[in-house]
Amino acid sequence: MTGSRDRGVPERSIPDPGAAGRAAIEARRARAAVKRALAAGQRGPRDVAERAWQEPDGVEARLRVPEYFGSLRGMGPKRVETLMRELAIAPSKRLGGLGGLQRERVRAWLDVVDPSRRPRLIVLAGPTAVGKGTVAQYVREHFPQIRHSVSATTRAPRPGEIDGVHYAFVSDAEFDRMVDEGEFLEWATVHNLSRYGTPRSSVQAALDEGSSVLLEIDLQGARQVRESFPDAVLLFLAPPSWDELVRRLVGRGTETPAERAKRLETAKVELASQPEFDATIVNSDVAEAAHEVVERILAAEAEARE
Ligand SMILES: Nc1nc2c(ncn2[C@@H]2O[C@H](COP(=O)(O)OP(=O)(O)O)[C@@H](O)[C@H]2O)c(=O)[nH]1
Ligand SMILES: Nc1ncnc2c1ncn2[C@@H]1O[C@H](COP(=O)(O)OP(=O)(O)O)[C@@H](O)[C@H]1O
Repeated sequence: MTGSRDRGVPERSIPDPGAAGRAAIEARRARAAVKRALAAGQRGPRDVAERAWQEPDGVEARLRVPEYFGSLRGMGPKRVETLMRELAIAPSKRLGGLGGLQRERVRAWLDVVDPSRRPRLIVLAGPTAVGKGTVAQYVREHFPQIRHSVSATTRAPRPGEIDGVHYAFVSDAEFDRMVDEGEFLEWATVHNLSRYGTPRSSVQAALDEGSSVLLEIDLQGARQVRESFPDAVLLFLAPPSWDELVRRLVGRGTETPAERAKRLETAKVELASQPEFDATIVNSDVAEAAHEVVERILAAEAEARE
């Protein structure tokens, strides 16, 4: 009699300890699966963090921050420890428990130094005077993590252009030598006038260091890059209108009327090539266009590896 009452009481008032244990094991397994997916590059770190912040009860939110960082490629315990200090996040914190400022710091870190990002070769092409140089300069000033290649050219420097900064200005003979020795990743004669080429070694060095590289080159060069680097990202910078393009070319005032006419001929061919590119960005406002270029680069870097 007594025995049966003793058995009945605990069954009603204490939750099944087996079920709680099973749930904890299940949750641990789910967290381990997220960490494995991060380590294998099957899930992006940004995707995991954003999910944690959208779903406070989800598995991602329950991941401890050091475990999350520690699952990323190239992040050993020492680097994780340093990073946690830099981001001012306590080691016991879970992703879902981060405050607004901490989330912003994690996002900023992911944008710039996340080791699982893949550096990409980016081509910025478009007709003469559309603003390629101006937009690239904005990117250079505001996003130093993106590298820029300095081309070699046989054209004469314009006033204010610095050898080795805007271009490496070389003679015809020197350009011939560079072509013969295979020093160019691509090269072309532009506007039927001068030759321009992208040096292979500096571009490769930047990619090897983990930085994406922006190439500001013409349509023929863009096509060569597509051939030899099929996963390069090709961006086309377009003018808001043809009249605005002419205004910019004239306004820049660096060409004679005959040179301008030649450039506008090339521009017509280039504008017709837009469908060959991965995306078209209209340069109405320099800052907006530059931000769009950078967004495209960051999105390409974050694409999962094959
Ligand atoms: N293929 C190729 N084109 C380049 C290179 N460097 C610059 N260009 C292109 O050459 C063209 C002429 O450049 P530039 O003489 O500075 O004058 P712009 O056309 O008025 O900007 C532009 O379309 C540039 O994008 C390069 O290394 N390779
Ligand atoms: N978004 C813009 N709005 C107005 N003018 C611009 C804009 N972008 C560039 N420009 C101007 O147009 C001219 C050509 O720009 P530039 O960068 O030299 O072109 P590209 O390198 O494509 O030949 C320059 O005088 C520049 O100041």
